[in-house]
Amino acid sequence: MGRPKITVVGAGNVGGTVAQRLAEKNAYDVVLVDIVPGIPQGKALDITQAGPVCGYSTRVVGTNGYDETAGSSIAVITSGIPRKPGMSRDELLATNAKIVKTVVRELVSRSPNIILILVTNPLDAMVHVARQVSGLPKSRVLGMAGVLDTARLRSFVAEELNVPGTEVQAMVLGGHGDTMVPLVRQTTVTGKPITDRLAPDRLAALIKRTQDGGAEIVGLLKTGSAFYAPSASAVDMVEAIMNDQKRVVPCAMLCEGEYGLKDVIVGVPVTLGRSGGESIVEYDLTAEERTALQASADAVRDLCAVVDRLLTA
Ligand SMILES: NC(=O)C1=CN([C@@H]2O[C@H](COP(=O)(O)OP(=O)(O)OC[C@H]3O[C@@H](n4cnc5c(N)ncnc54)[C@H](O)[C@@H]3O)[C@@H](O)[C@H]2O)C=CC1
Ligand SMILES: O=C([O-])CC(=O)C(=O)O
Repeated sequence: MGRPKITVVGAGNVGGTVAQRLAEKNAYDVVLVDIVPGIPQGKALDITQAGPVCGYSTRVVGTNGYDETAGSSIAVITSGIPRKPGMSRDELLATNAKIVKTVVRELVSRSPNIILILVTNPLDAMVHVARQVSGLPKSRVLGMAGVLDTARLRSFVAEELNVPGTEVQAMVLGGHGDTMVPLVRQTTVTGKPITDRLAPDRLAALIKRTQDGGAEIVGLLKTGSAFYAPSASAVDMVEAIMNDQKRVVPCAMLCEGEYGLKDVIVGVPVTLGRSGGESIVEYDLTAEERTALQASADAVRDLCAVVDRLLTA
């Protein structure tokens, strides 16, 4: 039996880097798909040629079609436009919903057992589109945002306290937008509560910077958005699933009553294992966090109603 196949759709900044990071694991076959002729083929060749230097022998195929994707275990979907400075992620809705709709159809028709990890923005609404189009169970349609938002908070706290980022644990829930919800009680530095180490006003400032973390990078780059930490975060989810780690990871998944949220996709702690999002873990939230999560879910629900109208029009 060969290696499991992971497809990456969109060979731009995020997708190209996801393919590179996956190739470096030396554990998968990687298929990179893009609509632009030459780009996925060129990037696949380039990544393959790094193999002898980096010590991997991953088969990486670049293509403009979907036949090579048949039998994929997971697809990481990054196809779509990124925002420009001054734009919100929600402004990408109409363009990216159409792209995600066609891509998901192509993938699922060739890989009926596939697990989808959405990256395209606006994230939570794109997970909704992928579920509607694919009809796959909720455990197999996930969105990457919580790992990234959490990593940003961990890195800001680490910088502030001059500790390694790996020593900071955190959990950011909610939609991937202005309404994301960092859980202060789950935030620790070398195992101790963050509130023992940081004054409330400093912590509030770092949380605000986390909420604006994507926009900060969009403003600096001028064209395009973040891709190193986003690609690392998507690959972290792939690894948790493929290695059946049963690790609790914040990611976007359909809630059916958990946290009091009904039929809405939003970032929640999910146990990731070989069948995808295996369960949603319910932490004790403060009343304030619960209200914030509800507000975040309401914002996602509004956006999903808009996308439903767009896709049926
Ligand atoms: N969930 C998250 O936390 C994050 C989400 N994003 C989102 O990811 C998406 C991609 O970002 P980048 O890679 O930086 O953009 P990019 O512009 O560098 O790459 C996007 C690629 O998608 C391709 N594409 C467009 N339509 C396609 C189709 N129908 N089929 C196949 N490929 C198609 C384009 O040709 C392009 O190569 C954006 O929507 C961005 O907002 C980016 C970072 C983090
Ligand atoms: O900010 C953006 O548009 C891209 C993204 O979602 C992020 O980096 O968090």
